[in-house]
Amino acid sequence: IKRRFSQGTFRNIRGPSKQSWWSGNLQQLIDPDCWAFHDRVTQDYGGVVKIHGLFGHDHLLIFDPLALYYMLIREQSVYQEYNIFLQINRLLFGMGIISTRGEHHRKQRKLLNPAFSTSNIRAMFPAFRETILQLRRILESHVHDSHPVDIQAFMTRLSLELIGKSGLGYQFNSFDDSSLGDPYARSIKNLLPTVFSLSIFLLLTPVVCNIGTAEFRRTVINVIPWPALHEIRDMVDTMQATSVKILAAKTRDIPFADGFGEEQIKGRSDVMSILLRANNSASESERLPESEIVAQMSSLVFAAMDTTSGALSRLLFVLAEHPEAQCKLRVAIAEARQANGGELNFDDLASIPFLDAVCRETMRLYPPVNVVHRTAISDTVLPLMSPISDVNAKELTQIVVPKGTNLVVSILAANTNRAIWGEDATLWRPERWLQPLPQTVTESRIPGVYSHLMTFLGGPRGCIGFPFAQLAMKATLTLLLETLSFSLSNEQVVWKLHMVASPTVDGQLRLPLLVSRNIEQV
Ligand code: HEM
Repeated sequence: IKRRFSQGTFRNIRGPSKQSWWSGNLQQLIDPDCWAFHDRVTQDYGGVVKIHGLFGHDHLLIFDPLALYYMLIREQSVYQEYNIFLQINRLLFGMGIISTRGEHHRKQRKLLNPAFSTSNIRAMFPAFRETILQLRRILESHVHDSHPVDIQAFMTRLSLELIGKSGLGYQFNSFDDSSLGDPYARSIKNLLPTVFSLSIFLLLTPVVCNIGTAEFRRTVINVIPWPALHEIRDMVDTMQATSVKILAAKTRDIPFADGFGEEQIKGRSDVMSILLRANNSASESERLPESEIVAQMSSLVFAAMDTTSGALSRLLFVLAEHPEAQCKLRVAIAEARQANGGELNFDDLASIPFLDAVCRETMRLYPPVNVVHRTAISDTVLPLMSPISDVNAKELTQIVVPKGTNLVVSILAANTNRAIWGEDATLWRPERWLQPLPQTVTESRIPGVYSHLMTFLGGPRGCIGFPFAQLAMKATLTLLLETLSFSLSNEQVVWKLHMVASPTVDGQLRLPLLVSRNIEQV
């Protein structure tokens, strides 16, 4: 009853009719094949859409640029992550950057930020290069068979190696194995599907977290005969033990109280070493305890792995779909290489306009993360850039948002909004980035960290790893396309949303592409 009254203010906002009496449209929103639903919803109603939620708790789906600016920047403190999302993250990863909010989050982010500065990302470039060249040699060994290569599997391993070496200063050696051999890597990879298999019981997390001590809860988990729960317990244990081991190896067991092994981390450019340096020199009140340092490791690998792998797989898939663009990109890279004396360094990657255009356009049209969720923690008002009409055809220029409203930021809709990007918004056209963007793009206050795009979100909770991901995309394309070509196989690839958009064949995670050596290389 309370919900009915408090949501009265946005009851008149238009949206699709509910699909289920209890889950409204939520299943459609998170369905692995949600693309048509998103397309319809975002075309039919304007920048704010009412989505029916659980038991009549309606949500607002937002992609109006001004509303997004208010949500993510101007009134960011009002729009917080779901409590349940933070609590689940705490149980899985500890008190890392994806588990905290407010002042606690600000403190962690401030210490992590220097690791993603341009100068530090530049210092990571040799490690990126070495890892990608290692992958290239493996792919080159596959060119003799006419069988397609599962690029998805290789991109997952590549992402893991990149975040392992340059994130943790740790080598997973995942190219050596036919599966993701490292138990830590396997745990991170299988974690989400196993967690989601708990389905509706996940909603009990906030209640369960308040029952007894951690030891008591663990004893209860041990005796409940539920295999998925036991698998999650074991994965969490593996992640925790490995993170502690990596940290100990990094600092050669120098006790925390004495500062984290200054000598061992000196001059290292991986994210964790830089975090440790920043933490050592932070004032007492700003310093993170050891448990929070450990928690950053799995948080970072988790945030980086599937997103980066999804982005790299998508780039190679799109280039396989557009052989002429692949050719043009290869020529642009070769010319840049020639102009720079044969080898491209970090700064040269920024000076290849078509490479930049391909990455931006692919991340615009195919953002690996489709939506993110927020809750309003106090009553507020969202102004709109483009007014919408409600069910009574009344024009609304702002929306009253009562405390407790759940909001869904539609990254995909913001990136493909025809009113902003033009009639060709849903076409892959990298050339749009080689000319001035339309005024509708440049003048709307889209709050993204990346080129007017919401792909990496924006504001204080935008993707901290964006420069890392951008280097991964550019370095992978320049090094792989130098000797290899990618083309489509006969198998039908379907992209499914499993939190992150991933390629599948017959329901299995796979991206079969034909890989051949470039003519001039043969
Ligand atoms: C193409 C690749 C990537 C995409 C599309 C992406 C996208 C995003 C998005 C949309 C968010 C906001 C999530 C939310 O608010 O619920 C986010 C947050 C985050 N990302 Fe990324 N990400 C990528 C790669 C990376 C990498 C490589 C790293 C680390 C090296 C990383 C680390 C993080 C972290 C730690 C956060 C949480 C930031 C915070 O809460 O302050 N991401 N990312």
